Amino acid sequence: MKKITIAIDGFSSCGKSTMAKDLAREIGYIYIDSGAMYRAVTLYSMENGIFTAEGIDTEKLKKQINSIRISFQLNPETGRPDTYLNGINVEKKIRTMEVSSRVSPIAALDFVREAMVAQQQEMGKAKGIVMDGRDIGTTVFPDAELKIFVTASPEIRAQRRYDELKAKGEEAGFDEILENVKQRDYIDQNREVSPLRKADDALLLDNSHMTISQQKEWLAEQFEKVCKS
Ligand SMILES: Nc1ncnc2c1ncn2[C@@H]1O[C@H](COP(=O)(O)OP(=O)(O)OP(=O)(O)O)[C@@H](O)[C@H]1O
Ligand SMILES: Nc1ccn([C@@H]2O[C@H](COP(=O)(O)O)[C@@H](O)[C@H]2O)c(=O)n1
Repeated sequence: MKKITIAIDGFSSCGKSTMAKDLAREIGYIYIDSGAMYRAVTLYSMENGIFTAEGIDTEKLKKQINSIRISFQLNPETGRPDTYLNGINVEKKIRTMEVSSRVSPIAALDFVREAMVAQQQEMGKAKGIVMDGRDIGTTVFPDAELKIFVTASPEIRAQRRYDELKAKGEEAGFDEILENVKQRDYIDQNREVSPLRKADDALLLDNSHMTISQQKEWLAEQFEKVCKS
């Protein structure tokens, strides 16, 4: 069967990667979490003195951006890809609240987006890919055959993230998470370059009251429809 490109965009913590990973595994496609790439650049910036008392040292980051290597490798224990930054597994480190609270300003920088989008387009050039993020259907793969835009209320999204962090034994308050979710949505929707928005030809999914298996089933149906058309 001919392989297609699947773009899943939407607000933070609404379940994009959960849906995307499951679908990719079932249909034998590559899965790329584009948010992990922006998180990895943020971690790099935190570890290399790019966040200063005056703010982000953009000139320093600009000089170094092309030497930041991000890759993914399947973790046999979880069955899911882990993120590597310059050869080091940073999957755990990039999911902390510290990174979450700093990632959106880094992702708003034009040269950072340019570098990440180029890498993402390279990863998807043979099709057979499911990529999730904020600008996949609008900028990275505007010709994707299947585009989904996911949303859910901020409170529900914050609760999902809170439950996830708690299960991992990480301490973060619900209010702090809710504030972070709202702040990232605001920055992502209002930045100049590739702001978060639904592509005109994307299907809208509000999964506020759906279970993980219901949304998985819904996505599989959309995939089947596109493949049959
Ligand atoms: N329909 C659902 N009902 C309940 N929990 C869900 C649902 N979908 C996803 N989750 C849970 O919500 C949390 C966030 O999901 P996920 O990481 O897939 O979101 P995301 O949109 O990719 O987030 P981000 O953009 O911030 O990376 C996870 O713990 C996931 O298990
Ligand atoms: N295509 C994308 C993906 C992500 N971002 C930014 O990265 C942040 C973290 O992404 P998560 O998917 O892990 O939440 C997100 O808040 C965006 O600021 C992006 O700009 N474009």
